[in-house]
Amino acid sequence: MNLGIDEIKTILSEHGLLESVTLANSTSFNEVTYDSRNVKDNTLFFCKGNFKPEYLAMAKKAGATGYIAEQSYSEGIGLTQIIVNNVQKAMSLVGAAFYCYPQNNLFTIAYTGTKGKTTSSYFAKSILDKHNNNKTALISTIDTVVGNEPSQRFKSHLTTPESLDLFKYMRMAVDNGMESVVMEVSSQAYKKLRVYGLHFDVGIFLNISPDHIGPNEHPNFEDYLHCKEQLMVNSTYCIIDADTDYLNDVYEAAKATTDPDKIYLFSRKGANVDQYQMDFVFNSISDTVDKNEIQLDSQTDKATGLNMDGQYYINVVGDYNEANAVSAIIATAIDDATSQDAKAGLSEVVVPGRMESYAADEHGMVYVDYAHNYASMHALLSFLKNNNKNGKVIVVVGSPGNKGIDRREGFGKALSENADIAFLTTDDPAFEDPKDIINEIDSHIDHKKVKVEIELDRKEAIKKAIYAGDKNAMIVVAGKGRDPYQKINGVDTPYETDPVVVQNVLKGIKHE
Ligand SMILES: CC(=O)N[C@H]1[C@@H](OP(=O)(O)OP(=O)(O)OC[C@H]2O[C@@H](n3ccc(=O)[nH]c3=O)[C@H](O)[C@@H]2O)O[C@H](CO)[C@@H](O)[C@@H]1O[C@H](C)C(=O)N[C@@H](C)C(=O)N[C@H](CCC(=O)O)C(=O)O
Ligand SMILES: Nc1ncnc2c1ncn2[C@@H]1O[C@H](COP(=O)(O)OP(=O)(O)OP(=O)(O)O)[C@@H](O)[C@H]1O
Repeated sequence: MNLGIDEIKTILSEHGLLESVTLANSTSFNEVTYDSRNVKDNTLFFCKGNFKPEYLAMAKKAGATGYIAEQSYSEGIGLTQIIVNNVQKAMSLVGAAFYCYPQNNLFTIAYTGTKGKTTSSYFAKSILDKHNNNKTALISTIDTVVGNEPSQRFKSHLTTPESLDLFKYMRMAVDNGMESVVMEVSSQAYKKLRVYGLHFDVGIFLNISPDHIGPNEHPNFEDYLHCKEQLMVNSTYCIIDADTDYLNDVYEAAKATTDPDKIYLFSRKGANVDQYQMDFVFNSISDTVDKNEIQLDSQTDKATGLNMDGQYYINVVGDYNEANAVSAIIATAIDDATSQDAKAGLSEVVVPGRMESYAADEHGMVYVDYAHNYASMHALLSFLKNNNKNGKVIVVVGSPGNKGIDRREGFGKALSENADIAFLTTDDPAFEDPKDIINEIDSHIDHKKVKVEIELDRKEAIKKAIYAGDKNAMIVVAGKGRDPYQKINGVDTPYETDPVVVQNVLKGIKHE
């Protein structure tokens, strides 16, 4: 890969970003990075975020020959200097050019929503893999998949990567023969301009509820909604779950840049969405803890044209996963997947850490799930309670420190609505005392409805919760899915993962 200064100047000028250029020896670059620790010979270095000038000195020493920044630095003397008025925008545009616009060789499907992005992305990949013979890349909170070799699948650091990483992964995907990519676009990705200038083939809006509002994320709900809506503005086809709050705003955002013929609305049958014509409606054939199956019916000519009507068995239970599945069926149909592909993909899909179930025999069923705010916890617990009115709902839950503070009240509310016993424990306490977090959750629980036990050690809490269950119990281990660590005082402290802890407890029970 190589990018010359003339092309960089043209791109930045065209977008009104270029302030000045001071040329030094290097007029074309073999690498781009925003991290001095990754600099190689002849690298173009971006100074962004909580940047410190010593990083530029380190970059120069390691072989950087140029830098892009919003101001000049004495540490950069001797390097080609490109000054811009917005380095995040510049990074995304230059990154796309450096990696030769890989998005043009991929069918791009992008998800946003407060809940269901990861699950739906796995659903869509599973369907497309049937359609294109495993040529679907994935950029998700859990894993990034850029090919089919083991080394081409790795853990993700962010839900949506920095723009330079994103274009690099897309390039790798194209070079590895991938034909489509399914990715999650967080509201932070728009806020931090990680997808600036990127246009998606299909953008899907699942839902929105208050979350990610705080000093390090969004200043208020309006900003959160605005950022999420940007996916609708930047997609050729838009798919909207019409059961979302703020449907009107979301639809208007989609319509601002998309012909209504390319906007698909869907909802559960009977949902209160009267003012809009649905393109698809679905209803549950079965939504028990053992079986999840839906019927999907088109309502408009454009929907009928996709040929996706029929029954679909979904391998992941939870009634909220029905809407996730429908979104994936429509999105992949636009990429020419057939209803056979969708039936096969959805019947086999597994999503790590989402509704993983383990039979604990005389102690009931254990579910490990990533639910970690009011909306997801409410959806999960009400689904379980409705399915087994006689069984006790026992929940192991904590809440992270230094972020998502309103989740604590949300958990208290969701537990009061549907739980019988709560084991309050440690999540990712960050720099807070986990006991304080627990006390805050506890203060929002209605103790007349829920019996509360406090156990700071997460593994112990899981064990106690399982032992507290009888054969009809539904034990939920919430909030961390398959996270392999707990963030404690700034350190990612290794943790076996909730599924492993559960399985170890169950092994212990069998050997008793
Ligand atoms: C607020 C935000 O977007 N922060 C992200 C941002 O931070 P930053 O640009 O300030 O980077 P930094 O790590 O402080 O370092 C400053 C710069 O110095 C560089 N550096 C640093 C050290 C060094 O030795 N040399 C060097 O050059 C760094 O590479 C960086 O370019 O860029 C970093 C990577 O370049 C990200 O790790 C970081 O994400 C933070 C940690 C984060 O976790 N953000 C969360 C809120 C987030 O984005 N979450 C959403 C999901 C939300 C949802 O669930 O919906 C996501 O998309 O993941
Ligand atoms: N459509 C939905 N509506 C409400 N809750 C959902 C929905 N889909 C999934 N959930 C719940 O939310 C949890 C997280 O799901 P998922 O990881 O798919 O969402 P996400 O949008 O990627 O979340 P995050 O941004 O927090 O990583 C699930 O474990 C489940 O409990």
